[in-house]
Amino acid sequence: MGTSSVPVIDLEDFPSQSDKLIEACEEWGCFRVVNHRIPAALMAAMKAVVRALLDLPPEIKRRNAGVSAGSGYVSPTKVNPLYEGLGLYDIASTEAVRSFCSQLDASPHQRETILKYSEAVHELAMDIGGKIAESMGLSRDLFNEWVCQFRINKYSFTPETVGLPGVQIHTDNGLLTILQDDENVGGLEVMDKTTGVYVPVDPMPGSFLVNLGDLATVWSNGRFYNVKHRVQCLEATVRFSIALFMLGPKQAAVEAPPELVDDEHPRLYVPINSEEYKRLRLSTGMRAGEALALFRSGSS
Ligand SMILES: O=C(O)CCC(=O)C(=O)O
Ligand SMILES: [Fe+2]
Repeated sequence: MGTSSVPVIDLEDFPSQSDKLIEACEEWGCFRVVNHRIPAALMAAMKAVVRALLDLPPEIKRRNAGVSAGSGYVSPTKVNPLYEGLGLYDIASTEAVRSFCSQLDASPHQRETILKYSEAVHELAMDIGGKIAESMGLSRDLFNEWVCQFRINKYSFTPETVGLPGVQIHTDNGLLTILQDDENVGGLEVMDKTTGVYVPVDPMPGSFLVNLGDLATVWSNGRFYNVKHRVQCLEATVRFSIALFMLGPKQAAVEAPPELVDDEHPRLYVPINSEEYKRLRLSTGMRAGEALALFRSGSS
């Protein structure tokens, strides 16, 4: 197996890379992006802020209350004892970002970094969503109003935990996830669609990883692959990652646009409300795409 061959998409080379992008969505359910215009200095500054926030005492981290399922502080649990995360529901809301900063007593410098980064990564999400839509022959602003949740993750790996899972096998529930994975510490693995084998996604400093979630399969009428992935502890080092989850439209349900449905490609899924879908996954424990089967068209 060795090094993974997750496709790399150059965001400055469009529309030339449109076919490569769609093929990555269909065959891998994930890809790396380069030339994304987020400065390396901002990525590094954000990483330092993430480390500082997740190193805060538990009683402060607990002030990061969630407004929707799983959007606030997640402490280590029996199932995932090595993992914890902080987050906020709507990264496009400056007010939500400011309140996140206040909950955690962020310094003026940390606030500035978080505000800049959240703006930049939201813009990147819109750019990537737009490029996917355009590459399918659709309008590039289809996803403009979609809610993006933000989460920062810490994995407290020790010598005793090498070989154990940091996060169990799952798919992401939304349309797509943009991940600044740890540039030094590996451990993320994605399932190869054809072999079912988990392949390491080696760090690639300066890039972001994009994963497609369950609602990408729904939106694309079954064309896109909701990639299963996990994080393994490979070494006794703390690992950090920063994620934006593009969840779904604020009000409307997620469904395949009419252009992706015809006689040869009948509609595979009924419209799905993304918040309900997320809650269903959490309450049933169906975290690896199994819940999609409940929404097949024609089944009841
Ligand atoms: O930390 C990572 O690299 C991946 C995290 C992840 O898969 C998730 O938060 O859904
Ligand atoms: Fe994930």
